[in-house]
Amino acid sequence: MAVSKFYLGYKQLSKAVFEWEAADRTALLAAFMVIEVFSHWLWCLFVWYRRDIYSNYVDITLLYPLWILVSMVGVFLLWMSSRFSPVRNAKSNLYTWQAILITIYSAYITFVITILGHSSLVTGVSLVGGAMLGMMLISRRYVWRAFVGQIIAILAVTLFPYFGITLPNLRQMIATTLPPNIHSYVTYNEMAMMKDATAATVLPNGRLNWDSVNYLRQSSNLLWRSTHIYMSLPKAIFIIYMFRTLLVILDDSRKETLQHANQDELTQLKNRRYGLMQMKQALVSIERAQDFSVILLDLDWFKDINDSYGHDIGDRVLVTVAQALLQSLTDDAIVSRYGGEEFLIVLPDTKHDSAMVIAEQLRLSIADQTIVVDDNTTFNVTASLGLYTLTHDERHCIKHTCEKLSQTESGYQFKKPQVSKSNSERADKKVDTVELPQDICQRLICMADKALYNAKGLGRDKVVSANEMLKAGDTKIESLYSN
Ligand SMILES: Nc1nc2c(ncn2[C@@H]2O[C@H](COP(=O)(O)OP(=O)(O)OP(=O)(O)O)[C@@H](O)[C@H]2O)c(=O)[nH]1
Repeated sequence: MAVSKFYLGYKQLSKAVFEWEAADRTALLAAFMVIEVFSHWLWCLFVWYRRDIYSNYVDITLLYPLWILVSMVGVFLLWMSSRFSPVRNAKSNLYTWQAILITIYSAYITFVITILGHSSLVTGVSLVGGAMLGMMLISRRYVWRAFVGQIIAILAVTLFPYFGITLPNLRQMIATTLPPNIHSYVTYNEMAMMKDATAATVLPNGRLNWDSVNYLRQSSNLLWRSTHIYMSLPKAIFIIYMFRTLLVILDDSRKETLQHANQDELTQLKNRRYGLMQMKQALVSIERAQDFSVILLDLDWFKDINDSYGHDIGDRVLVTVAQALLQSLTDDAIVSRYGGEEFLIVLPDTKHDSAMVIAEQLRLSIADQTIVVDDNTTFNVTASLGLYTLTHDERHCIKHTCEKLSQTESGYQFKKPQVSKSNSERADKKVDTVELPQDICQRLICMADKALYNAKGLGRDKVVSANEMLKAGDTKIESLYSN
């Protein structure tokens, strides 16, 4: 991962971040921290550079130790995010370094918040943002401890002045002074309403002019307000971006999990469970006058193919057949891999004769497929198909029998089948609200299976209809609900 990430675009990169190794993610977290600390360093540089103006309301003697601390932490973080970082050294204990990184960062942020004069904006974003980023990228247990430690430290430094301990800060304010004095964030409107002489200079007649803008630009209010926004905003935006990325990844992985749960890995067809589920839904949403056909298709002599050419070639046959089925059928058909070399094809709204034509086309299209083993060896594969069509008459008959039996509390147990919302909406008023027995799908497949068995007995590579077997009075088959 560490190598390939450099070849990814930034979108894939942000997704791939969560799959990186722990060491890479720790180094990335350190890199994020470097960016934040560097922005603090730039702020120190800016205030120092304009010390002629800002020395009026920034304690410049305190700025120097802050600047030294920021530089030291910056160097430490640069080292942690670099190629020479101990987190990348297999021999060093990664988790210990993660704990050190998080602890130093937490102490640093607490210090910065204290020295800036307790800004709730910076405190909130740093606390929540730092914890979130940390939990996304490294071992959660260290981040939790550091998070709790940071809350305790911030609470402590906020409460110290109430016990008579004065902590120096750049704004030279005492934390126990009333909140309006601590923050002194005065809006333009409030200024306009102020009656004192300063306000009159800043906003003559309550209106801003270029002189007053210049005055405000250099005022303590504006400096501290912009400082807090400057220190919080980039981190807040970045965290929102990371959170969004995380949600997109979760969404994608949910889709992927669903796909794996419903799909056969080899043939990419629906798997047996999902095929049966869709068959049930199709039966529920069937309209009054519709017939419903089921085909069971089994490859002939498949064991021999495996034995002669190996399992890989056997697998390739399965994939080729699956593709042939998909190409030959319309989107309405439900095709699934029912078993090893068995496929279930459900044709909702298809009458018996049409289903026979489709089954015959499927047989021919499979027989047309040539499997190439090597330059000198090719072979063709055939399939046998069994078909059963549930006519709408038979369906109504089953329903009425079922209703009678359920009234006498004997026979089949009925339960209203679950209808998916989309299917029920689509079917509208014409949907037959038949309550079919729960085992109807298995019984239909069983009828198709009997026809398939007959096709095998007749020499394979054939389509046999269970309906026709019944009509001909074949003793090998009984009607759908004869027992
Ligand atoms: N290559 C491969 N073989 C599989 C897979 N699933 C099942 N099989 C094989 O399919 C073969 C099925 O053999 P049988 O049930 O005897 O059927 P058959 O040889 O096709 O004989 P008939 O159905 O009577 O024509 C078995 O050898 C299984 O091992 C698979 O995913 N890949």
